[in-house]
Amino acid sequence: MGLPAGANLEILSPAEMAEADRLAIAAGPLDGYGLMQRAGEAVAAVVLARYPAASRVHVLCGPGNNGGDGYVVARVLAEAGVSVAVWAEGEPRAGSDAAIALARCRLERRPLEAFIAEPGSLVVDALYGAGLSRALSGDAARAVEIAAGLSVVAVDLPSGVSGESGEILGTAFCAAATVTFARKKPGHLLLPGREHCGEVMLADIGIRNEVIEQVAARTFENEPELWLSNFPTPAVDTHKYKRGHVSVFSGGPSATGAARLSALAAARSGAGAVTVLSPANAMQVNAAHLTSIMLRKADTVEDVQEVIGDRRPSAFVLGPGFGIGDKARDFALAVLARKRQDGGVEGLVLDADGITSFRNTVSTLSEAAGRPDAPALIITPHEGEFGRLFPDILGDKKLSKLAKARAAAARANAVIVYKGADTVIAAPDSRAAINANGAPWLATAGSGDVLSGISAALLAQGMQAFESACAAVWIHAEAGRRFGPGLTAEDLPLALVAVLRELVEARQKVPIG
Ligand SMILES: NC(=O)C1=CN([C@@H]2O[C@H](COP(=O)(O)OP(=O)(O)OC[C@H]3O[C@@H](n4cnc5c(N)ncnc54)[C@H](OP(=O)(O)O)[C@@H]3O)[C@@H](O)[C@H]2O)[C@@H](O)CC1
Ligand SMILES: Nc1ncnc2c1ncn2[C@@H]1O[C@H](COP(=O)(O)OP(=O)(O)O)[C@@H](O)[C@H]1O
Ligand SMILES: [K+]
Repeated sequence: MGLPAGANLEILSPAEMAEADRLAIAAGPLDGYGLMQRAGEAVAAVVLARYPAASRVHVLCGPGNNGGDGYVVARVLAEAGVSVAVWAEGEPRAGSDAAIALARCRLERRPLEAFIAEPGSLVVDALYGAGLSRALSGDAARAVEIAAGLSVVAVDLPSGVSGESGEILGTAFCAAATVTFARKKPGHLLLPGREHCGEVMLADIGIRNEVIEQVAARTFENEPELWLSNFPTPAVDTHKYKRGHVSVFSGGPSATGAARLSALAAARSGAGAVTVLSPANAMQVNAAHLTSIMLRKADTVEDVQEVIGDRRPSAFVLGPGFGIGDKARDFALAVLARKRQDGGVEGLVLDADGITSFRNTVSTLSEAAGRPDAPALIITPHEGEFGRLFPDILGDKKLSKLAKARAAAARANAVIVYKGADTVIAAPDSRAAINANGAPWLATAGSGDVLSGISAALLAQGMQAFESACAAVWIHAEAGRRFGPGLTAEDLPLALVAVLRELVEARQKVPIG
């Protein structure tokens, strides 16, 4: 996928980062120590800029290259006149870049077991980074406790945070800032790691974009640059059906609100026409609450086929408030049985009860979605729903949230939006994105219904499924974050407006092609 220059949205696993490191060294001009020197200088520059008044800086150095970076930081800070103390755990391997960095750092080294720090001092954590291989214990764990009341700047990752998964191995430093190199790692964005990183800063250490491209990363940070060139804006001569028609299935008379929330979100997100498809016995209650949004009866699969034939909706939402059971399965499969090409159905967003209805029959769903020319399928589970469809994947302790979403997408032939405070969007072709712009205000009943409406609207306007899902997640999170305290799901459709306006303006500045 071609990202705009300077976007730097690729996320590299520790193994991919090591590969980039090797390729960069092979391509030159910097050797391993040259990269380390740049890394250490970048961290020292952050310390000097952010903490000019720190009375003393304690640099904690581990035995690997993370510690090597630390020895560079200590030397550069001391050369700048800062009072520096170096505390070391383990010895760098003879001949390693870290051993060179240690040899050039002429400061006294004290053992980590003796580490103490005065109030007001700053800690630079260079114990473990990408090479963290087990839980922190002993002196390192004690150092975490001592540093708890102090400002910490972490080198690459706070020690104890897994770069691969964001998990905490034993315990971990809580940094005010983390300086990482070339590209972010999953552990900077996935929880709980993200919480331990503080502000994440990316330093350019001389690994060129061409080298990163060679690594062919498949994971990205979910930012508008990832999908903006695909973001739909209406042509001057458009008409309402050309802008995409979304249909949202409603539940029974006592569960209609969720579908209407989803429908309103779809309308706000640019669908030219939106229809609520309602059971006959809920027509009245739906009619009493709908104005610009259309209403049509759909009790049977035949009704659904008729709607598709007559009104040609381009995307559907099935699940919010719908009820669990055969009817949900039958309707979803009827939609997925249509063709996508030649003005057919672009896609189905399966949410809430729609997901749970496939609890024991995921293979039926994935077969339907995997048929050539089937409409795209986006499934939007929170953790509980994810576990109903993919219990083995959820229970696999070796997998990160990122890996779980990816495995589920491959199995279901669907784009998976694995929701939460660190929503992961994954496609069956192994692309994935991690979202980090949300806020806890979004944890409110009906918030997910709005998300599915936005996704369907983007699908209906011809955006590809992965891009639609990524854009919907970002827009939803941005609207919720900006609204802040007091947010209810009813507020979200209107809160989308300012975010959408900015995106449309930004989209118009993106060169076409
Ligand atoms: N890639 C790049 O482009 C660049 C990378 N750079 C830097 O290199 C860092 C990666 O270096 P790295 O691979 O040497 O790993 P690192 O994090 O130092 O740890 C390995 C050592 O720690 C040990 N160890 C692990 N966990 C432990 C624990 N819990 N408790 C105790 N010991 C533990 C582990 O022991 P072992 O597992 O082998 O038994 C091994 O000895 C990266 O984060 C970045 O800062 C920069 O220089 C710029 C260019
Ligand atoms: N702490 C949080 N931070 C950011 N976003 C959150 C948080 N908690 C939930 N969300 C988001 O809010 C939405 C909740 O959706 P869902 O769980 O389906 O709720 P509901 O079924 O009530 O609509 C999801 O998009 C989720 O990612
Ligand atoms: K570290």
